[in-house]
Amino acid sequence: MTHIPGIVITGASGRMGQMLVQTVADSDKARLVGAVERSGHAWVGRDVGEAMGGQPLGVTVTDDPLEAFARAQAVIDFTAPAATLEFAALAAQARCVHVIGTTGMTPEQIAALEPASRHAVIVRAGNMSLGVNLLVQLTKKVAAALDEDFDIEVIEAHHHHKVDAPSGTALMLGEAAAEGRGVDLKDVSDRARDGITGARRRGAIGFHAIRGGDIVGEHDVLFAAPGERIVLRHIATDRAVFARGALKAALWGQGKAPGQYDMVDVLGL
Ligand SMILES: NC(=O)C1=CN([C@@H]2O[C@H](COP(=O)(O)OP(=O)(O)OC[C@H]3O[C@@H](n4cnc5c(N)ncnc54)[C@H](OP(=O)(O)O)[C@@H]3O)[C@@H](O)[C@H]2O)C=CC1
Ligand SMILES: O=C(O)C1=N[C@H](C(=O)O)C[C@H](O)C1
Repeated sequence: MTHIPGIVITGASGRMGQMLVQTVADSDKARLVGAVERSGHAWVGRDVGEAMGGQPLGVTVTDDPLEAFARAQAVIDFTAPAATLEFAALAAQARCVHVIGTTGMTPEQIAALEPASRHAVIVRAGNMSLGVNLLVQLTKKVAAALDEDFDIEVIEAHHHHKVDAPSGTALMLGEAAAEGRGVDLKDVSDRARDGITGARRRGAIGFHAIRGGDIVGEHDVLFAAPGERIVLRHIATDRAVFARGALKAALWGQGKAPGQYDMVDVLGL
């Protein structure tokens, strides 16, 4: 009997899914024990390594998540909000650690994770990289040190396939800035400037989303005052940084009490 945790990847054919399959397969701290795709997907029934265009990995893609989760200790899930809610219930049933990288969830969808988190560990973050989670801490500190003479704007850029805006990371950074400033983000968030908007509202936190080409993920937090500007910046050039963080979270969650956690908990920041 091995104590190396078995991990299932959902959305295995996706950009992150494939990166996660490779990261887990290459790790000596975890075993790849399942790969899930939806019913009717061309990869179902095929070896996931071969489907990815490489060597066989000995794991057949399945459209039966519960059967796969029942053989695993963790599920790493970078899919879409509706799918993630279904996987949360199944991961809780199988008592698997559920690592959620999916972004674009509404507040209602996030609240709907609560029942699952009573039975299993959920680690959820809009960005699993060490760099961004450090940037979140820095943003909170800088915002706490500055007053509203400094206008805060969060600017993000991603590839043209991305379906949600602002990015999960941008929202994490906006939340951190609001927390540092001692305000509620929903009272100060400014997401849609177009036309005759009037002058900038003092204390607002603005969001801007660029979509183009194959940009992996870039985030700036701008603090702009008369006469000076501070820019905090993170640039991801390789999706491996997200996959490594997710694997770290899946391992960290083993043996933890059921509940909801984030990457700040995992990284001890
Ligand atoms: N937290 C983080 O660090 C990061 C988060 N992300 C987030 O991860 C998510 C995925 O990104 P990315 O890999 O680029 O997206 P992709 O579109 O490339 O992949 C999504 C995968 O999820 C599958 N999927 C979607 N809906 C369902 C469903 N209802 N049931 C089963 N499978 C489903 C898709 O299958 P199909 O093709 O059949 O639809 C696909 O395989 C996004 O929300 C993104 O923002 C991305 C990078 C880092
Ligand atoms: O969709 C992506 O690609 C990414 N999504 C995450 C987000 O919404 O912030 C993380 C990363 O920036 C890549």
